[in-house]
Amino acid sequence: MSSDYNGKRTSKSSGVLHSFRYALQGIIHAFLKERNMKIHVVISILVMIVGMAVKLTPMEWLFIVFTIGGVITLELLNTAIERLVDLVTPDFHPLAKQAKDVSAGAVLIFSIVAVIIGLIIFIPKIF
Ligand SMILES: Nc1ncnc2c1ncn2[C@@H]1O[C@H](COP(=O)(O)OP(=O)(O)OP(=O)(O)O)[C@@H](O)[C@H]1O
Repeated sequence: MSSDYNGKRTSKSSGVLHSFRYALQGIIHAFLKERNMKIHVVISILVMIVGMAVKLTPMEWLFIVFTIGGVITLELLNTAIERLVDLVTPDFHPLAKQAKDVSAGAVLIFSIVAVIIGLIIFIPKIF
């Protein structure tokens, strides 16, 4: 697309650069404002440090990287849904509750999967 609202985009390349910058702003926002995102990032860094210490195989790294990426991606989507819900209604609404709870549920499910994958990979390495 070569134009955006108010004609702010002028070319395809600047559009791509802007998209990248906006995406980065979104990631930074989520990291700064969302406690859970900070927890995910800290745990991810610790897992990678331990992974290097116990010398994971390339296949094990594949699972770890995919899992970390999945958790952080879902947390970003959860944050986006929370913001959208707050934008749509600042009042209590059963549908707002469902949207936020289902979204948080998605993060919880993948986090449980991440813990199980971590245990399968790290327990034999450590013991
Ligand atoms: N507008 C609303 N209407 C009804 N229930 C809501 C509404 N906003 C939030 N809730 C309920 O309160 C819970 C907490 O909402 P909140 O917006 O504080 O997100 P959160 O779960 O604290 O997210 P996080 O801690 O990851 O930022 C939601 O999961 C939902 O059950």
